[in-house]
Amino acid sequence: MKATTDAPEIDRSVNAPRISVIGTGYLGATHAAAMAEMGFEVFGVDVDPKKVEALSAGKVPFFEPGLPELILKHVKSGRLRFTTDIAEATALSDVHFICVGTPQQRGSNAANLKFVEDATAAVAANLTHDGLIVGKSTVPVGTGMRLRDIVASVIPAGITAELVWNPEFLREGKAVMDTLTPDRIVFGGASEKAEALLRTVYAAPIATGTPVIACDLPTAELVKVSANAFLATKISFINAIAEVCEAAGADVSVLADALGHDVRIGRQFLNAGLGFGGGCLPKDIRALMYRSSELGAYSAASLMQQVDEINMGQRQRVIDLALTALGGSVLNRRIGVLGAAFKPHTDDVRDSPALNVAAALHLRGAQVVVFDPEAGATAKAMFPTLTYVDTIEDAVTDSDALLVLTEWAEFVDADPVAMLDLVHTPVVIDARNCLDADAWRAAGWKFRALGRPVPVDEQPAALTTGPIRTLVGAR
Ligand SMILES: NC(=O)c1ccc[n+]([C@@H]2O[C@H](COP(=O)([O-])OP(=O)(O)OC[C@H]3O[C@@H](n4cnc5c(N)ncnc54)[C@H](O)[C@@H]3O)[C@@H](O)[C@H]2O)c1
Ligand SMILES: O=c1ccn([C@@H]2O[C@H](COP(=O)(O)OP(=O)(O)O[C@H]3O[C@H](CO)[C@@H](O)[C@H](O)[C@H]3O)[C@@H](O)[C@H]2O)c(=O)[nH]1
Repeated sequence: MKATTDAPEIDRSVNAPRISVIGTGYLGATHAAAMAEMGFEVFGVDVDPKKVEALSAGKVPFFEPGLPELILKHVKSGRLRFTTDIAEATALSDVHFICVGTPQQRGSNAANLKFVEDATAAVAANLTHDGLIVGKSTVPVGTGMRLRDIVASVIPAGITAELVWNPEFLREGKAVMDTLTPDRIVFGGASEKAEALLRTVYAAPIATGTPVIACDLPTAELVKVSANAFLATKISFINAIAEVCEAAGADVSVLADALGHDVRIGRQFLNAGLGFGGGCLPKDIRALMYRSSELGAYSAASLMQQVDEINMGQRQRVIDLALTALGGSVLNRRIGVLGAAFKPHTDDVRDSPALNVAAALHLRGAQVVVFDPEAGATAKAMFPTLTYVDTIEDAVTDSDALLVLTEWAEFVDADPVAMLDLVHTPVVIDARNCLDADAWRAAGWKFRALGRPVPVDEQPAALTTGPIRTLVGAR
């Protein structure tokens, strides 16, 4: 069944290129809305009829600040339509953005390119007039060249289409702002004509001074992957240093602030803790690992392997902190978990370190009670056996240990004095180095974090929290 909006017919007399956006997930829905905001008529296309139905009604099926307002605004204006009918969208558009997923393949570090190949082939096969196909998905270097062959093999006779790459750098939680005002715009493999068209599409951010980097196809693909690899490396670097800090009694938060004053280093992405997750960094560094090895570029592959290992090790280190805090076992202990999303301002739990730790503790026999302001439903769908509650207080109440796993503002701002009355044992593990350690300690909490010193009067032995209660439901 095909789902479309009831918006008025698009005026085909206008000169501006009309745009289709194939794949309306986190990237595509935001890109489609932003293109409409920049003044274009846009078709969002997805194979998921429920997503299309929701978006057509101006509803965003995931949490992204500012996006519902923008989608609704342009669905109402008639500038933005959603459909499952790629033929309709392709026929009515001139520039076709490929925004489908490139997840990690099962059983391999390689990216699964099936969706990108299918979407590109579908656009090319349905072209009724010349067009520009613009890849935005994150792909391993060399993908664009292969897609050009696919386009050539399915495009109708007499029609031409150029395929270029224009990677996207938006962050979830800030996706709207990042799309409307990007740091830079990269065009890969564009002819003069295609570049001129892309400059028309991005005229608004270019007019405000956003730098444009026009380069070849492989460089554009690699810019994106390298950006994520660098961010991941920065996080794993500070987490490795956090381990040294712990061993030496130093404080990684103070150290990161001091490093950050050096403009060559910068303070961003130096927050030590539970490490990176989400739908991008983990799978992108693995895809780079795989692709570099394929190309015989082993240094990048081994660097990414190390970055990944350090990152995944952080999850175990938080689990170990919880085990130590509870005297070596979490069996039948109640653990309050604050945070399930992979970072604040999103409901995305794809490869979420928070959910991973919560689930691991549950599997070790703990009674894990999770609260996340936005990601409760997505977390429940992915890991239904945990207990999910609706308030911080419900997660904290009666807990033997409290774990802060995602640094939502309401956790950072929570009052440690008020919380103290609710817990069974006042032990808090700040896995994101986001709490005021002094305030929590002053309120009477045992405070633990990665890469932070433990006060002399709080040596590990003093952390044991009394007899382990072994009866389920004993409280
Ligand atoms: N999420 C981000 O913050 C972000 C930022 C920059 C780049 N990226 C990259 O963008 C791509 C998409 O990521 P996402 O997070 O939006 O994924 P997503 O899973 O949220 O969305 C992908 C969408 O594509 C749809 N789809 C799959 N095959 C299709 C087809 N043949 N035709 C039409 N629709 C199809 C799916 O139904 C889904 O709605 C990935 O390559 C990702 O690495 C993501
Ligand atoms: O100092 C820091 C900063 C971030 N993180 C973690 O790193 C992960 C990723 O964070 P972030 O990069 O903000 O999230 P994404 O929305 O996944 O964005 C990344 O991935 C996108 C998809 O490729 C890119 O477009 C963005 O530029 C890139 O930042 C999260 O789990 C964070 O908790 C840390 O552990 N320490």
